[in-house]
Amino acid sequence: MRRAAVDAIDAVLDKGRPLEEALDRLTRDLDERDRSLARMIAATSLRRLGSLRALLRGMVERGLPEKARRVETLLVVGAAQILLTEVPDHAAVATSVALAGEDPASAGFKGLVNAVLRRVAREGKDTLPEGPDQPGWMVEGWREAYGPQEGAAISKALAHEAGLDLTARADAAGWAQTLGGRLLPTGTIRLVDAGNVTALPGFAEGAWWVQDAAAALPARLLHPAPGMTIADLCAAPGGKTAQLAAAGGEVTAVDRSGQRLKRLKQNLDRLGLSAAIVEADAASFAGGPFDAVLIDAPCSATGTIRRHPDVAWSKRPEDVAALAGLQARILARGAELVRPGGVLVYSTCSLEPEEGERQVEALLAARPDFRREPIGPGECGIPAEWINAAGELRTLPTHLPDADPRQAGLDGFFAARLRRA
Ligand SMILES: C[S@@+](CC[C@H](N)C(=O)[O-])C[C@H]1O[C@@H](n2cnc3c(N)ncnc32)[C@H](O)[C@@H]1O
Repeated sequence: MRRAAVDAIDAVLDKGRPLEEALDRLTRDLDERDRSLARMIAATSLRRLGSLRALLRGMVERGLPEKARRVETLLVVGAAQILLTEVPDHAAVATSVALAGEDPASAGFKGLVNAVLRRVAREGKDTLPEGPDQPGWMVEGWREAYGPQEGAAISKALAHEAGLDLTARADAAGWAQTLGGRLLPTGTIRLVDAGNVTALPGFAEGAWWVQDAAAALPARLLHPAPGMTIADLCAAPGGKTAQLAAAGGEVTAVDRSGQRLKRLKQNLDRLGLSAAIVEADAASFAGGPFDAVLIDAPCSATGTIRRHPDVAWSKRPEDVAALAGLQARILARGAELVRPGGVLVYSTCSLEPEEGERQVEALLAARPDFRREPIGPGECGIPAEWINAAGELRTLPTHLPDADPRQAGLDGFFAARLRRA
């Protein structure tokens, strides 16, 4: 089970694979308990990777062996269990040492792994630095975009695991009560320690779906209404399609990935909702014109690191640049699909301005027939501090502060609403 956690981390770090995908493959033969333990260990290690690496590098004077990269992962996984989980120290040390012994390149470092992890256990939690837990280039980018203090606070907030956010089809207050959750000002239900999602009341009958509180906002900014024709251009797995369809919109859900569209269809079926589903490249999709177009563009997803700690380590600066090019193409096409007088919402779950604010500026410069329709404080329950000077939504993981970190924060999201003349 721990080998699966170590292999999954290496797949993220060496090959840029998403953690969930790597774990699905590596834990196929494990039972449910071991699978969730492997997931917990891998996610905890990645969430605090920056701090764990700094601690371990400080303990190995001669540096970690270049040829045996796995030794560092074995140390990280061992230290994460010792310092951040309830796993007994001796079990964490013993399994990392055993795993080192199984790999010819690391076998010679069994003694090192043993000595370092015993020291970690002896010296305890106070020696773990407080971040930064994401790569330097990423944290530097947030400092530049949001100021030094806020950038550092964002980095810190992203190192906490998020609670579970749900969007109810109807009667959010009633479902919040049934589920023992808290109703946020924007109508999202927030739960902590929720356990198995599929076992919660209301899941089977499709009364709600899992969706971060910030992710629930872009679709609502379109003010979907019965009979409105809406193109959801990057739709899968369908969280926003569900919102638009539940409001009575006639939704065309477009996505390039057939595999992900299968999940969208399953999700809509569970919720008893429907949409026209089209497998196509949004940058060249022909259809419409539509009353409204939603572009929830593919992005670096740096705003979701609380939920997907692998994102911090699987993305490179060049990925942001490549995604920005794709976003510009999809946005240009999406603008053409809006009928005169219609509305366009562009959103990303990224903290990088190149994927949000800069995209909208470029579109407005190229298309004088579009103008921003600013979001007003209080609209959809959105507080003023989540809205930037241009009237766009800019949520940050530092928003919704709370003494309990599991109750605090939002995914980092950007959304702009534009109206065609
Ligand atoms: C951020 S996710 C969308 C999440 C979705 N809106 C939701 O709320 O559940 C971005 C989606 O864009 C899709 N995608 C990436 N490139 C695309 C393209 N050129 N055309 C259409 N879809 C694309 C991906 O397959 C992915 O499903």
